[in-house]
Amino acid sequence: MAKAAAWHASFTSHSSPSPPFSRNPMVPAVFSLSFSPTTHTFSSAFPSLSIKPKRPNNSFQVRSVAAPAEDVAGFDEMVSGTERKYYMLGGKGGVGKTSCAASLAVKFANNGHHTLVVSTDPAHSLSDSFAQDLTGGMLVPVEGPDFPLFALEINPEKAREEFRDATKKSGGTGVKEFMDGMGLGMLAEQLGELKLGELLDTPPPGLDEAIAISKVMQFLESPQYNMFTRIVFDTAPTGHTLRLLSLPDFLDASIGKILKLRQKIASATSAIKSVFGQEETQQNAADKLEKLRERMLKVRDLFRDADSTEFVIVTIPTVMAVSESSRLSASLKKENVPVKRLIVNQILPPSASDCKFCAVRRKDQMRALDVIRSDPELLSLKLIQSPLVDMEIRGVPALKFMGDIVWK
Ligand SMILES: Nc1ncnc2c1ncn2[C@@H]1O[C@H](COP(=O)(O)OP(=O)(O)OP(=O)(O)O)[C@@H](O)[C@H]1O
Repeated sequence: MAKAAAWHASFTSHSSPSPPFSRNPMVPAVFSLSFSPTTHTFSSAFPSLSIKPKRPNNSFQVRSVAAPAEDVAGFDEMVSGTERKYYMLGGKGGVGKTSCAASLAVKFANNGHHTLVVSTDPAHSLSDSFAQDLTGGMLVPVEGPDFPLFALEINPEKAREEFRDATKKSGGTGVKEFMDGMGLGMLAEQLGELKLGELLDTPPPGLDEAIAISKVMQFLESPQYNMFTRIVFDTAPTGHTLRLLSLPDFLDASIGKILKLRQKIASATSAIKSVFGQEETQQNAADKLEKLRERMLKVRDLFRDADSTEFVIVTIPTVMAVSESSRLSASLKKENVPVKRLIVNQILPPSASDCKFCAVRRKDQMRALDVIRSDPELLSLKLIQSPLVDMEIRGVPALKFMGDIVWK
């Protein structure tokens, strides 16, 4: 049985006209906060929650958190060292991946790391989570943390278009048409077999993510971004992530085939191509494709490097979500992706026993936690329990509040 997590919180908001936390209508009240319009200070109906303003601008401070040993995430280990580390957070849809990823990024930044938080979920919610506009596919500074924190929402469709352009010119449909025109039908058929054009027209789930992650690598390769020591990925829901893990290999093979085939046909067509003045364009495209291939290989290696990368599974305390997390953990292990931690988010606190509905729900959640503790795929993972709070986790102060509870 998990012990109670008790916390004392203080929050002030001078910049936002409305409270940054709104009550989630889908969940029963666990503890209540009242809002004073004159001071913009939340105060709790619970005597154990002491509210006091700390900083003039948005601030949410957790003063003390008593937590059971298994709740400790091992943040000291996560934060130590100046070498670059990657954390990928993933799990079922809606369990709190973005909130956990964003809160981890804020905590890293507040602990002195240049941090980048990246969303590779085609349905981005980083902007919503930080309550700041972080769109645009470029690195955007996040306002609020003590140390530089940047966010990047990769536009998957745009990234795929760039990829498509490169492959089209160098071996996809473009070359196929060109070869057809040259009367080299057989080679054209071989190119057709690669089905790359088709692949990009109806991309399998996960492809966008693979390309998005390779795009991140492109950013990180450039010298102006080598100051980042912590990179946190908010990944797409489980299914996509699982398929994504095998994609770099698949794409590497496809790109490799195209490049080989291109080499083969290069001599046969170079004379004709030079007549049409296409030699240079083709070479540039081939170079671009080769770069993409190298990046894919890096992504594949990155997923499996236990020294620099960790996949953190996020789940909620329901048997269905736990079963899915178990499958995710098994697949990650099969792919040799390092997994050490499991966050169980949205746990009702013991005080929920005041309400009959909540008490029954909490009992059910405790059963799900027991399932985790006896699941062969999950029992070896560090179990991090995160309470369901009576407010939406939105904005840096709220993310700091959550981070201080989860990442200890
Ligand atoms: N511990 C918590 N207590 C209360 N609300 C929470 C908690 N964790 C997450 N939420 C809320 O649940 C909602 C979904 O969270 P979030 O966007 O982080 O989930 P997600 O797994 O990233 O979702 P998606 O799969 O749709 O991207 C948000 O409104 C968030 O504020």
